[in-house]
Amino acid sequence: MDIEKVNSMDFREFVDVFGNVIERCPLIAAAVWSQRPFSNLEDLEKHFFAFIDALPLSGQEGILRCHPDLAGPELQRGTLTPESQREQSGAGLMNLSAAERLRLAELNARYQARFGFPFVLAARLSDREAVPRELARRLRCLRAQELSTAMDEVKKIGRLRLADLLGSDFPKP
Ligand SMILES: NC(=O)N[C@H]1NC(=O)NC1=O
Repeated sequence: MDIEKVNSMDFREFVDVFGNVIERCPLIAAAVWSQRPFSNLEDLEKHFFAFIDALPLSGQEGILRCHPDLAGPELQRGTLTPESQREQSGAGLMNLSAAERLRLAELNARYQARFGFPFVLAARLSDREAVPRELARRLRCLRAQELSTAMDEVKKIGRLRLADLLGSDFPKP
């Protein structure tokens, strides 16, 4: 998909196509549409990220809270968004042993209790061994630092999703 195609989309089409670049936050695509035309695909990405960066902390925390747990019950039930289902399955999180699933559930719960938002990590850049390791490490971080790390992960997920949508016209991270 090239930038002319993106710039030609009406509001509905744009939100249909880009509404889940940021998990379960179609409002962001809706806001980005108002800022077209985009000069190129990197410019499109910049608008997504600039919107996120300009949000108050409550808005950034809201984005994190829209993310489903990694290896949570929704993955097993198959009720995640298609993007999330693919990312989590690709990281091997569907194939955890009962003990691994329990450990991740405990770590996710401790993380949520400590920070007040779910643990977010770009699953496609990770795997079933690294996820619990990274979760345990980040559990020890300070809240402000952790919020910033988590928002960076949201952007990595968004960048990979944009690359999927835009195909070879957009470089993979
Ligand atoms: N909690 C969390 O990180 N979820 C996200 N990560 C990812 O790669 N896809 C998701 O849905």
